[in-house]
Amino acid sequence: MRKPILIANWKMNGSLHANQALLVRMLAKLRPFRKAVDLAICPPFPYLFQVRDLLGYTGIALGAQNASSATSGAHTGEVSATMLQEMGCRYVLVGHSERRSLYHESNADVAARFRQVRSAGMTPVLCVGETLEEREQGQAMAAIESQVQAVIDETGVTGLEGSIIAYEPVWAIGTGRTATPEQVSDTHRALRQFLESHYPGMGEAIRIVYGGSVKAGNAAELFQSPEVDGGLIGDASLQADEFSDIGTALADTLAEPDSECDALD
Ligand SMILES: O=C(CO)COP(=O)(O)O
Repeated sequence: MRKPILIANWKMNGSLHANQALLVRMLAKLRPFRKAVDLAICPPFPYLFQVRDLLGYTGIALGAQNASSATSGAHTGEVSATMLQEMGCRYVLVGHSERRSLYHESNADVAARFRQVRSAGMTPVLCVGETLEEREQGQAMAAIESQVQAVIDETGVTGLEGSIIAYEPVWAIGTGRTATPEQVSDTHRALRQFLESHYPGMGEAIRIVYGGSVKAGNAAELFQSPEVDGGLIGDASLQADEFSDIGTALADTLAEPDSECDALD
């Protein structure tokens, strides 16, 4: 059974003051379901320390938004995976579409970052997704598979074990336009089949989450498919109520059999 996970990607947002206010409110609201669902917050690098302290012993994990493909040395502006591990990060996003498109991170570069995160003992969250053009040309799965294949080429297929894949169609990120539940479910299923063809058991075991304009209002329908193991949330993770409502929607996908039992009791 794959445990659902909800990851907040704050992107380049926040301030000391705003983070504190957001987290204090958010932690109170997340308390009811934080055992059922894994939770992680990925702030910008300068706030890792602050967020780590505020998360304390809540069980909510700290994550980062990227890691260098190099181990150390003359790489001005980069942050190494071992530094992030030392700061207490458990998860690191790699290959976010904004990194790929705005900062020209290639599939091979992303794969090297993925390997660094693994080597440092953290869980990589590999972000994959097609552009609108690729989807319209029927090339969505080919694009996604080549992003995953680059990691397999770098680490071997077992390198993906224990990692998380975030399916984020580029055209749905920050646009208010979500993939339909069917598109999400079909893509996750196809991705599992692709992984399964490389390594039996991998497709079933790996957690695949969806990201792209997830809000409290659409979370329940996006999470309803058993193919979807949670979400990677941008904008809506900057609002405590909205994010916790998304968490509730995710936890509810688990709670249904229990509540039926409760009703029978
Ligand atoms: O890129 C995303 C999360 O990594 C999704 O962002 P939005 O939720 O703002 O669309």
